[in-house]
Amino acid sequence: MADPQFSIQAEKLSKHFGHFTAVNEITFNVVKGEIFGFLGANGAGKTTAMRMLCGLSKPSSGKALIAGFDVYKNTEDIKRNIGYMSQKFSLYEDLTVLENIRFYGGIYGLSNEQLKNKSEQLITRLGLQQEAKKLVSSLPLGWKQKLSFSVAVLHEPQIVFLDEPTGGVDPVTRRQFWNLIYEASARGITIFVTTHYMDEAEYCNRISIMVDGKIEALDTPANLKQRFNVPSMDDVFYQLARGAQRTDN
Ligand SMILES: Nc1ncnc2c1ncn2[C@@H]1O[C@H](COP(=O)(O)OP(=O)(O)OP(=O)(O)O)[C@@H](O)[C@H]1O
Repeated sequence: MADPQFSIQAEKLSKHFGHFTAVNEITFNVVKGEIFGFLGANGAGKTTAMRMLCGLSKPSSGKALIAGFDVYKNTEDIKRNIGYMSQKFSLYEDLTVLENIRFYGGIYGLSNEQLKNKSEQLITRLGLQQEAKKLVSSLPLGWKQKLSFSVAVLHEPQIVFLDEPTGGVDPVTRRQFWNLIYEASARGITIFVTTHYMDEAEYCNRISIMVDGKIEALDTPANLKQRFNVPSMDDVFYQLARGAQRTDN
């Protein structure tokens, strides 16, 4: 089943909690280096799906290969080959910028030599020379997010999973964050990103839209707008999500 052109292959992947089906037979492939947007209203099942893809939660049924590794059997291999960033799980606020980079680099298995080089490069690239020895808690949110993303790709993983990475910042700061995403994608890293911001959906190569646990649409932003005959992704999303039954949105 493993196809080398894809970094994610999911087939009829489902997750049940008791009698409730949070993720309902989702099937999709993500091409290596692609920026893949994973959209859906609150409660659609995005986080549950992403946790299965990261090897953090066992599926109830279906198949998935992440960087060629099986989500049932090879969860440790998956964890070594991915990066992960979410609003909830992020940097240590009580460590400095440099300490955070070294800490995560160490977890990802970088050598001391690599750690030294990588942290210098990263600090220079982000323009954080003045802040390197300051506590992360003192940085503005937008900088924390950029640093957090850079740390998640420090070990050059095959795929990086981003769970609402830019929540709470303005469009200009989001745009700067997306420049980092483009750079990572150009280096061949696959980007799997959930977002509620439709301007960000426009930046993705392809997006899928989940409604009540199912993928209801999957295509490029341009094709989706054409198919629904609407001018913006906002309208596409509204057309699909307005029929959602789940009430926690
Ligand atoms: N451990 C659990 N036990 C029972 N139900 C759960 C559990 N985790 C999630 N759910 C339910 O599954 C559904 C999907 O939740 P999930 O968090 O995956 O949605 P989401 O699309 O990520 O939403 P949001 O955008 O709000 O994060 C929700 O109805 C949620 O209440």
